[in-house]
Amino acid sequence: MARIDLDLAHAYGPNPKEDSDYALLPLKMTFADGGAYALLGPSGCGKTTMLNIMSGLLQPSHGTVKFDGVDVTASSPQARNIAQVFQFPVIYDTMTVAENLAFPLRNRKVPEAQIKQRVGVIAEMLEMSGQLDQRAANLSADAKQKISLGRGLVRSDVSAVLFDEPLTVIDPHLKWQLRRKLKQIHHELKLTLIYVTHDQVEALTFADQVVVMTRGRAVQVGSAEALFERPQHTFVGHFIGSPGMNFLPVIAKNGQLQIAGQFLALDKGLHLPEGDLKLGVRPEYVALTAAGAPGSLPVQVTQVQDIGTYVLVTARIGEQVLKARLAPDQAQPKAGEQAWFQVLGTHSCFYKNEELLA
Ligand SMILES: Nc1ncnc2c1ncn2[C@@H]1O[C@H](COP(=O)(O)OP(=O)(O)OP(=O)(O)O)[C@@H](O)[C@H]1O
Repeated sequence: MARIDLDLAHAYGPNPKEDSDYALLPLKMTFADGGAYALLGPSGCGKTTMLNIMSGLLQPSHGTVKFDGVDVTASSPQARNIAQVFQFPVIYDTMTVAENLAFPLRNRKVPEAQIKQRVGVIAEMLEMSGQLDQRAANLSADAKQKISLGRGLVRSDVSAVLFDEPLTVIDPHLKWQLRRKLKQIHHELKLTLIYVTHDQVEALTFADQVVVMTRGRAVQVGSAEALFERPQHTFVGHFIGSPGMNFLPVIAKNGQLQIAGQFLALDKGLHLPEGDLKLGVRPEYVALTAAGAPGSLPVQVTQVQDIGTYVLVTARIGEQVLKARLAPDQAQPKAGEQAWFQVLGTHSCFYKNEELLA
């Protein structure tokens, strides 16, 4: 296993000048030895580029990749000793499940007794022990992808295992099981795992640390809790959560906030720069209050949706839309009514130029 340090940028074309010329803007990042990471972001944000740079399939146009302090920027994937699992199964149809799982070990001339033991452990973890003697050709797409996962995990001496959206072809129910399985496997095998996905649930259930990316930038690296409670960038607030964080343009002045023509007193301990800011508050933390309650705004309710485990209330204040997630058993406002939403409290976040201030 290895600690991976990136200090690099990448442009696919020559002579990059603008930010938009880079698939990865200059970044410094460390992946700790034995950590479980996810690279999360929308299509085209640079996740696969970063993964391929780590594996050695791609050389960065600028900077270095280090494994345990050793510069491996010019080394091949084989020399880096990386295992990779792709979106679609990479297995040999004519081999049995056991032969497929053993393949990366036989390639490295691991003794047969050790191979048998390791294949047994991995098959057990993936609940494939009963299928070890079956030909891969006869198996379902799900089972084939499980073999691919197993082949990625079977060697204990790899620097890291890199996964590029490995559950895309898997049926939703099995997907859920495999995500949990991978987390358990991480705890048992203590491998450095890096997992690319555009699905926040997948990232947050699998990884201890999630790298949130947008437009070639890693805007935050943090635990599920940190990404939820203190998004460092408005993109993280939007992208994580269901629905994402509410953002209201505000003007801070003389210890007060002006929001859509209303004034709210700021906590005395909170020192914000004066001028235009954004207030961020998660729908989970927007509370329904009595008229005029401190930190609350009058809103016009436009929609009330029963989602089952919660009620989603959508409201307007001036031009701005605010969403609140309320418990199903509490009193609910009705569409068309006025209500008061508390937006200031311990969970409020303030942003300037999209970056978290306080
Ligand atoms: N081989 C390539 N040549 C030129 N540009 C590329 C190449 N591969 C990717 N890009 C561009 O680099 C940017 C980042 O792409 P990348 O595939 O890393 O993103 P991603 O987040 O993995 O997206 P997806 O989830 O769609 O795979 C995109 O703008 C993409 O068009």
